[in-house]
Parts: sequence; structure tokens; C-alpha cells
Amino acid sequence: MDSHSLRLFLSLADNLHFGRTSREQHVSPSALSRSIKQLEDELGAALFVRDNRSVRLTREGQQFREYASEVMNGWQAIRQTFMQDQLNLHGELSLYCSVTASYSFLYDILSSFRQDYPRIEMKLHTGDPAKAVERVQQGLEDLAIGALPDSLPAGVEFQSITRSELRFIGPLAPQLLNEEQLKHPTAESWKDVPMILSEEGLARTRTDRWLKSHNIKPRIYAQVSGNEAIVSMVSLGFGIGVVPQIVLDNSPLTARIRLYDIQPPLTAYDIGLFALEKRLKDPLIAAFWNRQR
Ligand SMILES: CC(=O)[C@](C)(O)C(=O)O
Repeated sequence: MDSHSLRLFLSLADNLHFGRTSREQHVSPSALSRSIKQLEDELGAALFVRDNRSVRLTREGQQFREYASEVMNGWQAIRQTFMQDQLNLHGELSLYCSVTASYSFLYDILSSFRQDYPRIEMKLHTGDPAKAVERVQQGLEDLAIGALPDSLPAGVEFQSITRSELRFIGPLAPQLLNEEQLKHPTAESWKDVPMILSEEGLARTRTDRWLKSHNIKPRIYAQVSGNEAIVSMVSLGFGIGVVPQIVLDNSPLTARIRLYDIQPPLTAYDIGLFALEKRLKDPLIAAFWNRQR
């Protein structure tokens, strides 16, 4: 039994007409019959007497009608209270994320959050997601979005939102890696390959580990902060780089870069929300945190 089946029952009890009830409640006649039948099975009593022409409530049906309308009134009242609480919650919430995150999955999250909590003002700060955890730790942000590190610092909570592969990318022109270099990356064959790397963060650690496992000492052309900046440097032909797929999916420059198939691939990113554990009790932070689950 759920609020939907109670609503259908009450409507049929008012209308005493299957066709009209199914139209009013936007359900098919067969779904309506099924729902009523299920209620009757659960209760072990017939609620309606049906014959070809008419529908009538049984005595049990009349009793159940009183019960159902009390439950529905209680349900409406509690929903109203919760909605009022949401509407009353107000203040500022700061969120740090990359430009990519703000265009992609965060867009939907923020637009529905705003509908439910119209009086909470979001302060969005964009930057390099490699700084997400430290910005939350330093108390500069209430919440931040970034990739889950191999070990999460004590006191910081993480909640996953999406996954994204880490991809090696290069410019369309000039061609910086040939087939041989891709199939057999060695210190010798890669020694002159220019690389654009993140200054810090997980992509950097994972790339460094990969390079080391092939004994490659990278020729670092530039170190940049933020994945969007890596894509733009790479598309300009300055070097090859490593970025999460989601950044490519949202980049205006994808037509100017190529993807390299490097095996085995780097470990994918688990992208999500960070907050300080001790601050999760703050009603504004909790409102945002708990609705992602
Ligand atoms: C880690 C993160 O926030 C993203 C979305 O993958 C990114 O922008 O790099």
C-alpha cells in the first residue's frame, strides 16, 4: 500500500466509476483495476462490488475509506511541513568546482536544488579541481567537487557523483606520437615528447606513476592548473597531456585534439563531492549533501 494506491482508491470511492477515475487520475483502466485488486488482496476483503453497470462500496470499503482519507490528510500535512522547512532554509553555501563540472553534471544538480531551496544562495567558485580537498580543509569552501584521491584525509567526507576515464590526448597537428611510440613507450622513444602536465593533483600523480613504470623522464613543456587549460595548450600543439574524459566531452576544442589509446589505461577518476565531516550537521550543507544520495 502506498500513497498512490490510496489516492486511486479514494477517487474511485468518490466517482464510483472506473472510466472517469482512470481519466482523472491519469492511469490506464487496467492499472486502476490492478491497484484496487492489490489493495483488496492485502486487506483480505472486497472494497467494491462491481457489476456490469455500477460500482458500489462494500461495508469494508466504507470503513477503509475513512482510514484512507485520514492517512492522506496526515500525509499532506507532513509534506506541507517539510516543504515549508525547505522554503525557510536560507543563507549562503559556497561550492568549489571546475568549469567543466559547472557546465556538466553540476548544472542539473544546482537547478533542482534551487527549486527546492530557493532561499539558499549558492556561491560558485571555479578553479583547478586538484585543489578541491584542500579548499574544504582550509574552510575556504563549504563543499567542493573533485576526484577521489587514493587516500582521503581524516575528517573529510566524499560522496561519488560520476566516473570518468583519464585519457592521453595530443594535438591534431603536429603529430607528436607515432604508432611505435604508442605501442612501446620507452625512455628513449619518448625523451623528446613534450608534455603538458597538471601542476598537482591526482591526474599528475597517476601520470607520473605511469611514466615512471616505463622509465620515461618527461620533457615537460608546461605545467598548468586546471584541465580545461591542458586541453587548450594541447590543441595548440604544445604537447601531449592527460585529462578526464568528461572535460573533453564538454570542451569546445575537442575537434582539435586526438585521443591516444595507451594500454593499460590510467585508473579512472571517481568524481564527487567533498565536505568536512564535522560540518555535515550544518543544515545548509546537510540539505545539499543529503539530497545527492
Ligand atoms: C575532477 C573534476 O572535477 C572534473 C570534472 O573531472 C574536472 O573538471 O576535471
